[in-house]
Amino acid sequence: MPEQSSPLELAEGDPFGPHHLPYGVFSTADRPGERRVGVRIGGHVLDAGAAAHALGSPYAQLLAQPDLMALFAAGRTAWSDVRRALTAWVTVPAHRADIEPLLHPVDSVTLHLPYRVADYVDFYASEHHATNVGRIFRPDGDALTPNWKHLPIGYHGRAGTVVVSGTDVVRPAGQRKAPADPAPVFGPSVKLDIEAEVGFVVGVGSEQGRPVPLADFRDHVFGLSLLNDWSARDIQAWEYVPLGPFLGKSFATSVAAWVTPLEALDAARTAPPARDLPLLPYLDDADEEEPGGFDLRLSVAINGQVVSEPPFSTMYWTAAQQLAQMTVNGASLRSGDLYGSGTISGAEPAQRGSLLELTWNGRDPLELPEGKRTFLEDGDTVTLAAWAPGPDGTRVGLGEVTGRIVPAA
Ligand SMILES: O=C(O)/C=C/C(=O)CC(=O)CC(=O)O
Ligand SMILES: [Ca+2]
Ligand SMILES: [Mg+2]
Repeated sequence: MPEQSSPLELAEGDPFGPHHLPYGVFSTADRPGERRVGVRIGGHVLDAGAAAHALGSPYAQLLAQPDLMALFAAGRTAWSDVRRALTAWVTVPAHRADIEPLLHPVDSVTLHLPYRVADYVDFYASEHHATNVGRIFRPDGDALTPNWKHLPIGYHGRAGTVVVSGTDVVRPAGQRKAPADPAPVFGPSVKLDIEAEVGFVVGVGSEQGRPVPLADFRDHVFGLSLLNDWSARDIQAWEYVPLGPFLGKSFATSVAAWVTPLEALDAARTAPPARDLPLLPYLDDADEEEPGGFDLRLSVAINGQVVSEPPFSTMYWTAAQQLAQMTVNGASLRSGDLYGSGTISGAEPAQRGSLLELTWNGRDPLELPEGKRTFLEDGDTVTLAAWAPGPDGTRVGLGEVTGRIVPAA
């Protein structure tokens, strides 16, 4: 009889190999009400709490949980220790007999939002995106606002409407008024869009009154996942003056089910673009030990057709600068805070991270197999994917974030 191959023997180049080990929360059909912490390895999810128990690990307390909050709060040293233990559990042959029964095929489980989103903030950190949007929304002014290269611009979003990948998105309704219209009208958005982003998740909070310096980024941020900041451009364009995005973006934000720990992305760290203007000391990262950028290569697909490939390495502002900005006034962080990078657009047209830019506000429709697209139609499914260089020539494949548009309520 041929030997049964182990689910732990992965094909070379598997983006979910032992160099990655992202965290999520899952349930199984036989115990549907029971949420458990899972770690993705290849095409399987390891029940991490059960594995810790089976192996008599001191981390059972952190992992036998319904979400990632306990692990988040445990802090950076624990994050490294747990990761080291997990690496051993999925690679040391002596553990196989204990581990294999605790693996579930990823397609057989339900994945849940893996943490309680505390606050949600979204930034505006791509120079190419901000320039394009400025040209479209404010054709008579400068594309970039005077503050843009002095501070990472952001706004507070709605934490309670962050949903896990795979959740349907109901088309929002609201007011819209084009400049030439005599009066606003109410109805389902006719300019429903995506924004390809990366979301950073805070593990350890901070004390109110104490800003978090650039160098403390890794003490607070646990990891990242892909994020789609769904945006209704018609609602947004009418409502946003002078306080910024509100109902045009608060109806849903989708995040991937898998959180990639920062440590899995050490080989992807890269310098951000050269800074054009001197920065105030709290944002000046010229002398930071670690480069602030991440070499993540995204793709945006509509109904399976790739329409764009945004490069995260082109982001002007880094996640560490955004964290410093968010706290420089003394605002505190909490476990589970989520902040979006801002839409990722590269210099090339085929690298733009929104339909607003890809179609230039509907002027230049995309040609899809099912017909022309300006903005999203009911039934469309959008999927963001990404990979990054890992250690020793490997690839880290971020968990996808996907969502389907369903008709307005
Ligand atoms: O410049 C504007 O008026 C609007 C900008 C956006 O819609 C972008 C936004 O949400 C921030 C981002 O994702 O970069
Ligand atoms: Ca956004
Ligand atoms: Mg949103």
